[in-house]
Amino acid sequence: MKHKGNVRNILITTVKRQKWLSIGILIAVLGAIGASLIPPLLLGKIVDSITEGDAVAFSFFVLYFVVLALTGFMDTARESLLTVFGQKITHALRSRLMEKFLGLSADTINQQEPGTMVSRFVGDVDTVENLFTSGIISMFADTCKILSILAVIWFRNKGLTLVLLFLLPFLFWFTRHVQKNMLTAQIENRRAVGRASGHVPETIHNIRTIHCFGKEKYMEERYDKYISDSYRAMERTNFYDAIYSPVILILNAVVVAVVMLLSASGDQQILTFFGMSAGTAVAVINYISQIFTPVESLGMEIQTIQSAMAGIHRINEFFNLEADEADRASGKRQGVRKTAKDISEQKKQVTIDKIHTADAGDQTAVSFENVVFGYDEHLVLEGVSFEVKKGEQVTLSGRTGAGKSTILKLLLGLYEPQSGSIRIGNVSATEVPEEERRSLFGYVEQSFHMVPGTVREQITLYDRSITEKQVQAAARLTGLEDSIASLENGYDTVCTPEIFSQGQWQLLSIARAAVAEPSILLLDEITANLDVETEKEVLQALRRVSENRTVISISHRTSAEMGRIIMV
Ligand SMILES: Nc1ncnc2c1ncn2[C@@H]1O[C@H](COP(=O)(O)OP(=O)(O)OP(=O)(O)O)[C@@H](O)[C@H]1O
Repeated sequence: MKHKGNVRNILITTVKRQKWLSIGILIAVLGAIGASLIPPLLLGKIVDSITEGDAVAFSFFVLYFVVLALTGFMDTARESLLTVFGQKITHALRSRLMEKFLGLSADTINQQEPGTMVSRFVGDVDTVENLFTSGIISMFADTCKILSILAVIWFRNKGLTLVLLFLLPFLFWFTRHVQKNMLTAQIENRRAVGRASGHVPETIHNIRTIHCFGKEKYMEERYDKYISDSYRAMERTNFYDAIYSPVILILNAVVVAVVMLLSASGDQQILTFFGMSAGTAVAVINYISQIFTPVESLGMEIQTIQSAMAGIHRINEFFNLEADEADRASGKRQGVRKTAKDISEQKKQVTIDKIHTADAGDQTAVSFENVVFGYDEHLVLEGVSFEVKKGEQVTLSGRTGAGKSTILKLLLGLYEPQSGSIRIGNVSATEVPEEERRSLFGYVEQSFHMVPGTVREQITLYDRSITEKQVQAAARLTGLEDSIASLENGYDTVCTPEIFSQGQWQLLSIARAAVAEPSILLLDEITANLDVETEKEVLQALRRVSENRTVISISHRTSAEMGRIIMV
């Protein structure tokens, strides 16, 4: 099934939810356009009154300034409301992306490039926000402005409207041409600068090889080429930048001059189209300069919309990830990957009592029965069966790549086997409720993964249900109590990599796993990165933590083997 949360739906929902904000934006946009049309008309009236020798009412001047202020106010209101609206869109998009992300199967998450994922959440969401704030709404405003100016001029000077209708497409084409070329040149420049910046560390890094093979000249020439490419691209940008404004100004002046000349021609036929009073001339000149700005902006808005389209496409691709997988699965794959959402649905039907107390006589903590599992077509476990009793300690052993870590992932319910059963007590591994997971499993990996925060937070993982007493007990059990006490702020010390040694970080890993007093400990090569002395220390702590617990451990070192060996 396709995920409902695509960008269009999210945008429509946001507009509906933010009804008053959307209405406010519409009023501000139309109000700003309407208000900006009035001052030239008032100015025209004032000039006409002066040239005809009539007194100009003071209220006219006041009204002129009031409308100018109103235009400014409407523009400010539009910008402010758009900023708030943009933030709402960003928030909605990021929340839905995160919701989707958390619903992906462990396997799909593994297949995502971290960098690409970050750019979905950051860059792509920003471009979609721009689509609204600097794209669609601005485009709507500019188009309305152009049309309304043309309509007003039509009633004042039909000839000028025709001239503008003839000129505006050319102006638009010229603007787009300049903008496209400038963008291309800017991209080329960025690339060239990137290559030139990368060239320096690359040269330093490979300096011995360069000297050894006599490649100094080659490296120098490559650097020169990148620099020249960058200069050439910058020159092109400067050229277009330099010619654009003068061309627009000249065009503006030529239009005004031609219309003025024609209106002063004295020919009756021409005057039916171009004839106007001095006041109208003032108003019209004002409108001409106003109409050029939105035409220039339209070009930029088209560019913004184009790049936002690419962003929308990439975000939608992400939203459809699981659906694509399901399509593939129906064709050829037999293994079933469960999403966190599917799993949590099932879990609701299960209670933790079943895991812990199920059958008083049943002493089995964990059982694998004829388990077959593979990643895509790559079969890893072919009919694996074993049992671990409550309180028993076992070590999984086998050649590298045999699937030992995969067994732990299956126990944690991250994947579902293609056939066979995996049970924790009396419950299938994928049915363990999320909220019970931490009190059931403690998982320690090869190295510690720090979370932003204090020492206490490393242990609790922000779980508020874990008490201070439990934190201290876990630290004591792992022998970290004194090391933590010697830190400047004890448990409140904000963690940075240098505050502990590698062994101490690993002890903190064990404290983190043990703090919720889980009944099963899963240990994946936890001493692999440690020297012999530190390993001894960690293993001692581990023995204390393992007391009265079921322990399933993986280790290539015989020194770290615990209890019964299960061959995989
Ligand atoms: N997420 C994954 N996607 C695809 N293949 C995977 C994934 N994780 C592991 N594998 C593959 O599954 C096989 C078993 O991996 P696993 O890590 O379980 O082996 P292992 O016995 O723990 O190996 P080692 O002792 O070297 O750690 C390997 O061939 C590995 O490349």
